[in-house]
Amino acid sequence: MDNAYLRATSLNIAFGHGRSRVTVVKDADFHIAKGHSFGLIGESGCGKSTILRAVAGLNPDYEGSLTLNGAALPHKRDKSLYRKIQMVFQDPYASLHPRKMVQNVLLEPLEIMGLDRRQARIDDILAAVGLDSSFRFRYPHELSGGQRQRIAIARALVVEPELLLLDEPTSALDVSVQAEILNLLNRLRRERGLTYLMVSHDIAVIAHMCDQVAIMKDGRILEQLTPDQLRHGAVEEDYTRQFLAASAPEVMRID
Ligand SMILES: Nc1ncnc2c1ncn2[C@@H]1O[C@H](COP(=O)(O)OP(=O)(O)OP(=O)(O)O)[C@@H](O)[C@H]1O
Repeated sequence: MDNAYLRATSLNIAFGHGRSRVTVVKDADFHIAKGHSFGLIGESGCGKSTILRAVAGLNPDYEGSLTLNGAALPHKRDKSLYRKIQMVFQDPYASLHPRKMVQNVLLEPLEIMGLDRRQARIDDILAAVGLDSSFRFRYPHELSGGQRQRIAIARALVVEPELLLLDEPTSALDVSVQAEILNLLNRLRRERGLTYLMVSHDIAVIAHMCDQVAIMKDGRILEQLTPDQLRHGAVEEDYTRQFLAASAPEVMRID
């Protein structure tokens, strides 16, 4: 019996055709237990977001297998899978439609999924992300960056998914609000038993959020570490040591 909630096996993802075809994710293997949080970290362009997009169903063109609760995830997704797997993007300014009131931002996924008790669900999810129900009547330009990201998180969670994909969820935010949003995400995971797959180039963020971290280089997962191993520089690969030392010497105790 596979105790993984999400499992990627020999995941390969390429773009382009013929001679211009480039493989950007190479033989990636990882799994996440239910309720756990898994981070992908590495330099820009190493393939982190490409993995996330394949899991989200936004990039059906992959080889290898992805399974959810032991069942293969089909390359073409149906509605029930979009309900189970939701994504929060990096930039809440770009991901919220400027002319859509918060109420309608949150109503849309409920309508698409055909869920009942819509007003109650909207009030509940606003409260869960720390906003009172008057926010239903605001437009994105009337919100701060942190409030927008709270709405983006509410939009993802209003359909009660099991797996949340987080693509640099705080890197577009002021440092002062980053920690608030990360703490909110940690609390929501605990309270709702959510499973997270998260991408970040920020080691401090990943160490704060994840139970297990995969270091990527040129499309490959080089090694997987716990946050403690990360903090203490207990790594196997020279590349990881260099990456950690260059990225966050103040967070990691690397000699
Ligand atoms: N749709 C696409 N078509 C062609 N190439 C793509 C496509 N999407 C991504 N790539 C390429 O795949 C590689 C990996 O990109 P990806 O966005 O996954 O990297 P990343 O590690 O998430 O980087 P970043 O931290 O900058 O977001 C890059 O070289 C990128 O140019």
